[in-house]
Amino acid sequence: MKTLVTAASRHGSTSEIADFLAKSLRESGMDADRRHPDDVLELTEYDTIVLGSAIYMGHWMKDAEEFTKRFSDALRLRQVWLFSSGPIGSGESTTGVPSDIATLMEKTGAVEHKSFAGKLDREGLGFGERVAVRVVHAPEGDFRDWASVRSWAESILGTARTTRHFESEETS
Ligand SMILES: Cc1cc2nc3c(=O)[nH]c(=O)nc-3n(C[C@H](O)[C@H](O)[C@H](O)COP(=O)(O)O)c2cc1C
Repeated sequence: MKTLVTAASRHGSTSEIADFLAKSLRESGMDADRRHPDDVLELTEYDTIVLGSAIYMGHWMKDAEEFTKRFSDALRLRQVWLFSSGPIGSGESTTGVPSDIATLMEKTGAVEHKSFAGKLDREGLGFGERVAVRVVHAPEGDFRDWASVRSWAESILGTARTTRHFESEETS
């Protein structure tokens, strides 16, 4: 069985976190696919799902939200890990936790939600986004912590291995 790593991203930094997660899982021996949420047609071949999104104005992006709706039944039968990318600097405006996290956890039956620091590059922002970040004085920079992403991949791996071990013992 395989692991799917999928994430919604507007400016690319969350995609890079998902790429890094998939790479870390593969380097540790896990069979991991990396896809955009819209490109996933079914979950049959996966027993573990890692689903993430950038946070904008307190919410996950539509592609990731829709993924949880489209696959709500299938997700609850699998091991699911959620992550958000958002916090930039230490300001209160970017908490890194979507406001409806309780619903997302409930809908997906996720084991855990992890929040990763994000990246803000004013050059790449649209007009409305620039205004929004100016209003909340959000700092510019790349705050992503790759050691923390790798360590989360290791904890996913540890849990998946333990569960698969017990499952194979039960069925043997
Ligand atoms: C207009 C705007 C609104 C944002 N709102 C939030 C927010 O509500 N909470 C949060 O944690 N981060 C927020 N962020 C930070 C982004 O989530 C962060 O920059 C993230 O790394 C962007 O990911 P992406 O490059 O994949 O789109 C916001 C950023 C912008 C530009």
